[in-house]
Amino acid sequence: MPKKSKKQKKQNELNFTGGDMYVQGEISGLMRLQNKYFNKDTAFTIEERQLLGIHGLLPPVVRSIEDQVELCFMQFLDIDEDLTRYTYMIRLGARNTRLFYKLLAMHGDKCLPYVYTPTVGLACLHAPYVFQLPVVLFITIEDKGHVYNVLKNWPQADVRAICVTDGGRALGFGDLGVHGYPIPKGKVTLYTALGGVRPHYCLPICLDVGCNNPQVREDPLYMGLKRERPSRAEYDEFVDEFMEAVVSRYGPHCLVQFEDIGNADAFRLLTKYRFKYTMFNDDIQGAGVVALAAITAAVNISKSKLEDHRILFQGAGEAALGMANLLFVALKTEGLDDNEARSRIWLRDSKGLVVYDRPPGHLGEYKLMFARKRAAIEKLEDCVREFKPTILIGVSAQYGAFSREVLELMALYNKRPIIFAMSNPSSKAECTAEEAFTYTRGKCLFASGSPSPMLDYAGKKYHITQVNSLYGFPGIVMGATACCISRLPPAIFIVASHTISNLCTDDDYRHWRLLPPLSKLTLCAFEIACNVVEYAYKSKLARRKPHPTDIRAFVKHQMYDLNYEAATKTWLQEYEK
Ligand SMILES: NC(=O)C1=CN([C@@H]2O[C@H](COP(=O)(O)OP(=O)(O)OC[C@H]3O[C@@H](n4cnc5c(N)ncnc54)[C@H](OP(=O)(O)O)[C@@H]3O)[C@@H](O)[C@H]2O)C=CC1
Ligand SMILES: CC(=O)C(=O)O
Ligand SMILES: [Mg+2]
Repeated sequence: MPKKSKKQKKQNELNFTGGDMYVQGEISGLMRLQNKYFNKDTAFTIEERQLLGIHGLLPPVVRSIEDQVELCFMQFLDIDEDLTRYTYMIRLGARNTRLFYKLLAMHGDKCLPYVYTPTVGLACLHAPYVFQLPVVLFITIEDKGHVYNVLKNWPQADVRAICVTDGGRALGFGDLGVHGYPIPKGKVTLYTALGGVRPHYCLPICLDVGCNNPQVREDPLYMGLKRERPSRAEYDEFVDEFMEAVVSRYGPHCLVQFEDIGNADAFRLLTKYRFKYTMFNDDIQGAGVVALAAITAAVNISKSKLEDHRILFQGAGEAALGMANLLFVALKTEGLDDNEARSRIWLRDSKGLVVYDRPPGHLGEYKLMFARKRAAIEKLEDCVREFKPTILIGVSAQYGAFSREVLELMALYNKRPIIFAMSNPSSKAECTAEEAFTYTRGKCLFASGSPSPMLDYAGKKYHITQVNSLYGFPGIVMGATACCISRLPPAIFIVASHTISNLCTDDDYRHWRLLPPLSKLTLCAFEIACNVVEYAYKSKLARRKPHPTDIRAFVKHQMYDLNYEAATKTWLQEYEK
C-alpha cells in the first residue's frame, strides 16, 4: 500500500473542534459510531455514512431524531422493572448522547424519575448490578498524592462543572460509600437535561474514602475500598488535594457541586471552600433555594406574610440548616431582627428539640444558631403541641415520622397547615400525600421531595408539588459556567429562589401548586441561569469578558443543541476544508 503523505493524512483526519466534541487521529467508521457525542445511529444520511466509512454498519433506514425518540420511548415503556429502565437510560446516554437528551426533553415527565430521584436511590442500593459503563470517575483515598493523574484519565479535557459525592449520606440511606456513585451521575444528567450545560463539560465524581456502614462494606459485592472512613485530618488532606487538582486540570472557574456528603464533613467543607473555590453544596444551599420558593408560594396562597409563620423542621442536618438559614435571611428582609427571625424557627433532630442545654457533643456547632434556650422536648407531637408550627418540614429520612397524630395536630392549630415531606427517596418520606390530606382533612398545602402521583381526595384531584433541589441547581450551574463565575455567594441562592417564585402563576396558586409545574423545569433553569449571569456581572464575579450585551442570547448560545445538525455541521466543515 502506498504510504500516505502528511497532507493526505491530515485531510483524512476528522478533527472535530469547536462544537461539542474533539476527535483526532485516524479513526475507523466504527469508532465514529462509538463516539457517543457524535453518534446519530440511524439518523446518519446515506451520504454521511459513505463519507464517514460507516455505510453498511447500520440498517438502510434513515430516521429523524424525533422518530428515534418515539422508538426509544416505546422501548422504555415496554420495560416493567424500574432498575432496568434506569440501565436502559444509562446505556442510551452512553451510546448516543443527543438522542438521550432529546428523549428527556420530549418525555421528561415519564423519563426523569428514572435518571434522578426516586430511581437513582434504587440504583445506589443495587450499585453492583447497575454498574456497566465508565460513566463516573472514581478517585480513592489510595490515589492520594496523584489525584491529578486520575483526573487526567477522564476523556474530556474541557470540564466546567463537577458533581462530587463521597457517598457519606446517599439520599436517606446513610453511608453507602462508593455505592453512592449514581447520585452525581443523576445530578449532572440534569445539568444538561434541564440547564442545557453541554454534556462533555460535565463530570460526575465519586470519592471513595471508605464506608462506615459494615453491612454495606462487608457485602461480598461491595465495589469500593473495604475500609473505614479516615480520620478528619486525612480526609481533609485528600479533599484539599482533590480541589487543587481540579483547579490545576480544569482551571479555577470549574464549578464543583458537593452532593450527599456526610453531615459531619459537609458543613466544614462548605465553610472552608465557599470563598476559595467556585463551589456550593446542593443539599445545604440547593435545598434552601427550592424550599424558600415553595414556602413563598404557600404563604401567598394562605394570604399571609412569612413573619406570621412558625416553622418546625423534623431533622437538623444539611437540608434543614440550609433552609433555616435562607428563611432567616428572608425573615430579616421582612423587617424582623435576628432574635425575632430566629424565634420563628425550631429544629428537631434525633435527640429531640434542638436546645442549648445538652450534654457535651450533642449539639453540633452548625445547629447552635437555632438552638432554643428552654427545656428539652423529645417527641415530635410534643414539639408541635408546644410550638404550634404553621409550617412543618421533614428532612430526617425517617419514614412515617409525620404520624396521624402529628398531622391531626397541624390541622387542629391551622386553617391551612403547610407540610413538606422532603426526604428522599419516597421510601424515606415523613408521610405520603394521601396521609397528609387524609389526616388534615384536605386542609394542607403539601409537597414531597420525590415525585408523587396526582391525588384523588374527597372527589377532587390534587397536583402534588415536588420540592426538590432540581428546580435550582441546573440553572445555577448553567449560569455560573456560562460566565465563568469565580464564587457563589449566598445572594446567588436568593436570586435563584426568587426566580422560581416569580415563575409561579395565579393558576398555580389556584391549584395549590407551590412551584411551577415540572413541565416548566427547563424554563426555570433558563431564567435562573440568566439571573445568575446578570448578578455575576453586576457584582464583578464573572470571569468571562466582555460583559455580554444580551444576557439571554449569551446563555442561549452556550446551551447544548439537541439537534443532530449541530454535530454534523462541525465535521462537514472540517471535511470540506
Ligand atoms: N427534597 C430535597 O431537595 C432534598 C431532600 N433531602 C433529603 O433530606 C434527608 C436528609 O438530608 P440531610 O439533611 O442532608 O441529611 P443529614 O444527615 O445532614 O441530616 C439528617 C437529620 O435528620 C435527623 N434525624 C435522624 N433521625 C431522626 C429522628 N428520628 N427524629 C428527628 N430527626 C432525626 C438527624 O439528627 P442528628 O443531627 O441528631 O443526627 C439529622 O439532623 C434525606 O432523605 C435527603 O434525601 C436533602 C436535600 C435536598
Ligand atoms: C435532592 C437531594 O439532593 C437529596 O435528596 O439528597
Ligand atoms: Mg443530595
